[in-house]
Amino acid sequence: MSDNLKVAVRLRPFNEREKSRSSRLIINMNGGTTIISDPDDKYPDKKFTFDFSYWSHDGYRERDDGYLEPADQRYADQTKVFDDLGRGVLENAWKGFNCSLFAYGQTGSGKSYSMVGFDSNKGIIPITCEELFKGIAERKQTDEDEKEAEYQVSVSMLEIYNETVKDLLNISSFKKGGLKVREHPQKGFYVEQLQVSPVSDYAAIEGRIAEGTRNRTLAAT
Ligand SMILES: Nc1ncnc2c1ncn2[C@@H]1O[C@H](COP(=O)(O)OP(=O)(O)OP(=O)(O)O)[C@@H](O)[C@H]1O
Repeated sequence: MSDNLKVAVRLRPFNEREKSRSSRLIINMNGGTTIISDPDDKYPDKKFTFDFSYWSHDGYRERDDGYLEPADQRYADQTKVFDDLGRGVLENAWKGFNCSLFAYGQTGSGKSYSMVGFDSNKGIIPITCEELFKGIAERKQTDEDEKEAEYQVSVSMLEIYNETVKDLLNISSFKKGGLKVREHPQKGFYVEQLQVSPVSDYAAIEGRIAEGTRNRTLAAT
């Protein structure tokens, strides 16, 4: 497993369309390996190994006593995904590295579910933000050198869709055909005129994510 780059796949449950068509599950997972079977059983299985293969196809089931337990022992919930992927990103950020985490997949494959989550079922981004502010508070309390340190946290939120970059925190950017991606000799790639909003706690980040998510609906229209 590389320290610099980690790649994971996550298998989501069937959606209503797949259920209504009695779709057959052709994915299996074993450790970090994802196994794809030929639905016509003509070709041998194909195996792909990643740093993590997350089985989230079956959710939780309710026991007789009302306790929710994973329907499959392999079931990977949001906390497991954060512990494996988000925590390392945050630790590296504390060490001063530039870090990036991105989700890739076709529409409806579960990118938002894993990255943002829904309500109290928090994905990697909200958990990381919470941990970030907890980390700042802890460092200010425990480390003598850090007591006087100043921390600045800011948020930007953008969408790249059909090769157009839209600033989700600035709807006026939608009209101009998107923002420009430039390269700075020292800082690397950046998005010109992207809004950078300072935030002082997790609630402020949540507010900005909610605003960006609402604007995203506008961006789609
Ligand atoms: N790991 C998971 N466990 C349970 N449900 C999931 C999981 N991943 C995705 N889903 C469900 O699948 C549906 C599609 O997921 P989601 O909206 O995250 O997809 P997406 O890739 O972000 O789609 P789009 O590109 O269209 O925005 C949602 O109803 C979501 O709740």
